[in-house]
Amino acid sequence: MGFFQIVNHGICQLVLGEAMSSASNFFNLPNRDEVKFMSSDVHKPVRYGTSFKDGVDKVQFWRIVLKHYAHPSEDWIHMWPDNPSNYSNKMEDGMQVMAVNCYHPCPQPEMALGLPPHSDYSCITILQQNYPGLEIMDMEEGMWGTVPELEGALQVHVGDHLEVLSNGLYKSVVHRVTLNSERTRISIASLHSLGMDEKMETAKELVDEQHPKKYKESSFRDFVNFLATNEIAEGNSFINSLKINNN
Ligand SMILES: O=C(O)CCC(=O)C(=O)O
Ligand SMILES: [Fe+2]
Repeated sequence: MGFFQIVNHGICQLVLGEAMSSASNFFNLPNRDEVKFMSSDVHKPVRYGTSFKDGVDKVQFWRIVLKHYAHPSEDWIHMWPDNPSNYSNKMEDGMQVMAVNCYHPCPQPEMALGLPPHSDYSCITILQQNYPGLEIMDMEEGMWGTVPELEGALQVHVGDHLEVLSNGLYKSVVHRVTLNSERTRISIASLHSLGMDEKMETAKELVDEQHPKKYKESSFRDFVNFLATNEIAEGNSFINSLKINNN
């Protein structure tokens, strides 16, 4: 299994609750900084938009997202929204990117998706949702499973770079987002990876004659460049682009 859930209590729930309410406040502001951040350029450290490359995607999805680099915070925090004022609370080498997603009620939820099937480029992703919608592909059964919304629970899933590090012992989790017609759903995804130009490669201890290396090395920047020239919604996946032929 490439994922697990952490159920939080007490102080942790307060902090998470605050993050969720400041995310909701951002999407409810009439004068939020969206125009300033709107961009189709995937190399920008702060971006506001809908799908993966706003305005350029062939397929649009039913989500609004504020995506920003988050760690190391001293490099990025000055670019975050000023509004609401409690948005930029400080959260240490490695990168952290946060995707704050908003899915408004959809009149025909069965006709669209919030996000198409994909895996995250990260080592791990930690995710919080305020309403169910996240689904995970059970590779053995070939079926989608709903991740329940438990108050204060965090979903942790394996991303592409952990698959590379483990030479495929851990597989990155394929997930998608379904919609509902009743209420706005907010999710906060925190993606953790090595530094921008640090290459993730398979652990040498896991490679020998019987277990050849299955993946090419890559960095976060390599992923961003992949995203700039590939359509995730059309099934192009970063992890597949890293697989060596013996895989
Ligand atoms: O909204 C969700 O639950 C998932 C968001 C997601 O998969 C992402 O931002 O990469
Ligand atoms: Fe994701």
